[in-house]
Amino acid sequence: MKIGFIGGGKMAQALARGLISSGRYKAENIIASSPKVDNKLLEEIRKLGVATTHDNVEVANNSEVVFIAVKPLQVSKVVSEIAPIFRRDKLLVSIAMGITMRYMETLLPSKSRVVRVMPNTPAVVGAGASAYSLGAGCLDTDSGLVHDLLSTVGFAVEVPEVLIDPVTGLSGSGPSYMFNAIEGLADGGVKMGLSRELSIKLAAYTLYGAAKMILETGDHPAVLKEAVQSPGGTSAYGMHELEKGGFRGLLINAVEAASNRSKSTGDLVLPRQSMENMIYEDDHHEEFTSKRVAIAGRR
Ligand SMILES: NC(=O)C1=CN([C@@H]2O[C@H](COP(=O)(O)OP(=O)(O)OC[C@H]3O[C@@H](n4cnc5c(N)ncnc54)[C@H](O)[C@@H]3O)[C@@H](O)[C@H]2O)C=CC1
Ligand SMILES: O=C(O)[C@@H]1CCC=N1
Repeated sequence: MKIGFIGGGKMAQALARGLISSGRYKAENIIASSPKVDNKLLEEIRKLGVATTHDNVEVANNSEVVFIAVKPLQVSKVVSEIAPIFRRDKLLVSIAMGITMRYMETLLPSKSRVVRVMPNTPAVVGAGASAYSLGAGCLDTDSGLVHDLLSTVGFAVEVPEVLIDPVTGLSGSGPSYMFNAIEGLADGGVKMGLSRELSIKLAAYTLYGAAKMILETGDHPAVLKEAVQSPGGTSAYGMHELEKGGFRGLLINAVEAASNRSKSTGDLVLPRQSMENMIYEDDHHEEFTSKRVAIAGRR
């Protein structure tokens, strides 16, 4: 399968690396684009054996699956650029935070196959977590195709689109929270006399081991937590400090704030979308069409 990335930044590189190192996808079947000013990023991705270009249309022309891997506010520009050559033999897979499928569909020919994915950077080591939603123009086979692609680089699950913002707040942004947690644990180790190197390793294995236990035992985290905390032992003392600082509340707040940020980023681009598309017929989103007709009528 021919895969293209429009945008050759951090997340595109993580996905490309993950796909290639799985052995299931060949670098020579992958192409990526970025503007000339970002040549350095393209050099990185070129090192994987991936073809590169500054021309987004070339990527779309040469791919069956076209990932949109630019920042959210660039989505409109790049999707509009490829729209004239976009046909139903191509699948558009956007990983942009906040940007709805409806928005992208209105920039493309009607019945275009559009998928919205929220991946995360651990895809680079085959330990990603991705959720995806399929657009109205997708084929029955698209769910399997996307699932196959994403499960090559980790866990993948299909969800209704309304859940993509919460997924973004949890697993999309989550690696950054966990890197911070590892750094904090390591700082504690260093404070108590362990070397920095050993502290980071112990902290990383601790998170890795805890995550692996959850996934492999299927036990609730509370059950596994209880098994570590002996009455009057060290873990209960450590946990008390975390709870005094509002540990779990902070994590809940983080997921909530990031989810809301994703949603509001999408809302930010919507007015432009309505104005741009008032003149087009849209035959697979009746509710949206009537909203656009209403706006057009008001002009
Ligand atoms: N970094 C992460 O952990 C995750 C990022 N995402 C999403 O992935 C998307 C990309 O994020 P990152 O890779 O982190 O950003 P990045 O800044 O590393 O990459 C963005 C890329 O877009 C390219 N670009 C800019 N304008 C362009 C244009 N007109 N045509 C073609 N390419 C263009 C840049 O050269 C750069 O390679 C964002 O929408 C983000 O929300 C989603 C999940 C996780
Ligand atoms: O922080 C961001 O905007 C992106 C989306 C999810 C992870 N990184």
